[in-house]
Amino acid sequence: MDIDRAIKESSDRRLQTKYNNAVYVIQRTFSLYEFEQVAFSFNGGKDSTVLLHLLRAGYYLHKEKTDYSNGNQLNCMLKCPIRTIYFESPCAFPEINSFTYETAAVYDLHLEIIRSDFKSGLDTLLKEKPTKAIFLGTRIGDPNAVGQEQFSPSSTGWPPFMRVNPILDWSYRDVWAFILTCKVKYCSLYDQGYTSIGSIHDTVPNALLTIADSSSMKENFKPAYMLSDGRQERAGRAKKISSMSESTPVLSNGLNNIGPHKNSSLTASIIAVGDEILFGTAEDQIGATLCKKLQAIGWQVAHVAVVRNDVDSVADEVEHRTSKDDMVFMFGGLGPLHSDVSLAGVAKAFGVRLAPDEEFEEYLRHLIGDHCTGDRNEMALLPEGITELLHHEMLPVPLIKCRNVIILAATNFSELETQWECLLQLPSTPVVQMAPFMSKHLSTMLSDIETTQVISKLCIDFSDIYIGCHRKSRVGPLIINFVGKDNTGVELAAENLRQRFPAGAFYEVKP
Ligand SMILES: Cc1cc2nc3c(=O)[nH]c(=O)nc-3n(C[C@H](O)[C@H](O)[C@H](O)COP(=O)(O)O)c2cc1C
Ligand SMILES: Nc1ncnc2c1ncn2[C@@H]1O[C@H](COP(=O)(O)OP(=O)(O)OP(=O)(O)O)[C@@H](O)[C@H]1O
Ligand SMILES: [Mg+2]
Repeated sequence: MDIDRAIKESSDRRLQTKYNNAVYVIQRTFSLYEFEQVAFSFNGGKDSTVLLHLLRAGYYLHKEKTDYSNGNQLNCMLKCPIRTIYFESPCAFPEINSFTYETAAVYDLHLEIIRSDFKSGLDTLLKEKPTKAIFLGTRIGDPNAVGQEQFSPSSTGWPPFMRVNPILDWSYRDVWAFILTCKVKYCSLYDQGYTSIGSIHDTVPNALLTIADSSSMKENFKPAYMLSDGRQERAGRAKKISSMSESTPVLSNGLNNIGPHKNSSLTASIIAVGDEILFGTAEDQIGATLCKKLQAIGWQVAHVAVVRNDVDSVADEVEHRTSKDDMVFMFGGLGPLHSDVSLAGVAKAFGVRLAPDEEFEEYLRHLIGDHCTGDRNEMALLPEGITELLHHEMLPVPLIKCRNVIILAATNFSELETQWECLLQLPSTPVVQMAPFMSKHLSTMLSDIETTQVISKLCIDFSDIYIGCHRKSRVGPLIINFVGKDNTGVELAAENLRQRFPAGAFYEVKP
């Protein structure tokens, strides 16, 4: 077998170890699942190209062990006719598209083209063809690899299958060592300086591979395998807002060009800045109200935090949450006082300095005249280069937005009401209104012990619906909450619970 021989004949011990481990995972997968119920997720990228050839080798070795253990020779040209799924997108590079089709033809891959997003495409696929496991070229360091193992069940909310990641622990160098050692064909873009490939809208050649040549009008790049620091693999990819499944490049002003994602869900987190809340002297009404407001427009609140009036506490929290959620809402710690450090925290989180913003200063002058703490208005110092002012005629000063952080100036409920309404009314509001969540709430006097097993099972059967419980007192009723964007699913899950207990055990309540 060409691949197996090339690796064995090479003197690269590290590559041999990586190869052996990956091929072991592949063989175990073929032993665990029926061949027809396994698929390969192939997109013509370098990682999936490596995986293709590992699959060919693993399949050969698996066949050798299982079908030919009686000493017969296996045809060394044996093909691996694995079901191969390709999510074809109009935003893919034509070179990627043609390489994928050509490679599938050369290696007899059974190509199944999907033209929708990953999640709904997989949903349909699994309904049409039983699929238990999918091979992916995911590697540690990929944004979506966090928390994954070589065998990782698909995430909650995704259709159920096993994600098999044979090259999870491979480095950038390992990938190129394999491709060059085995002399396998790869997509031509990698010879033009691309080091990781997303869509035509978010990928450019890696600037670290630029060839300095002042005589040439055109910029030239070295091939991808020349990149010495693998950590810079994604330097040619625009940063994406984390939890969206489709490509969503963040523009320099922090707005994303998502359009109306009506039925999916965006996540938000809320950061309250206030020592007084932590001391227990003041109560936070704004956080709880914001949760309701976000839920009402179909956003999911992933996290609410209260942090101290301290630059590092704010910066740490902002840095962490902005990489996880689509939007971060922040309030508290705004003003001229020594404790008002929220904007400094945001600036620090994004690695920029605070600089005077003339436009904002003008607004403040209208509001408070020339009464400043020093020789200039410190409140007009805003994070440089990342700040956008959100104007609305109802607001005396605009709201401040830094990348995906919206800083609300509200200090109480009614100020929040005004600011929130203005935010939603902006012609190009960054707070896109999504399909709302539907909810149903059932109350019961049955005990936790009587209900727990049925509810746990329900969570598995209705994985798209949030099913949770709460009680207002230890002795009072238990309230079971069903929340989701699909009303039929919500109703069905609630009805399913009712049917498993005697009639009248549950009655509907308002939240
Ligand atoms: C076959 C397949 C299965 C996936 N399964 C999951 C999953 O279970 N959970 C998840 O969050 N993302 C899943 N994804 C999405 C990927 O994590 C990731 O968003 C996608 O590969 C795009 O990678 P990129 O952002 O580097 O282009 C899956 C993607 C594919 C192709
Ligand atoms: N459009 C797609 N169709 C099928 N599988 C995909 C698609 N996009 C991603 N995948 C799967 O996710 C894996 C990880 O994607 P990723 O973009 O990180 O790697 P790659 O495309 O193989 O290489 P590169 O990092 O150079 O772009 C792929 O190897 C492939 O298994
Ligand atoms: Mg890619």
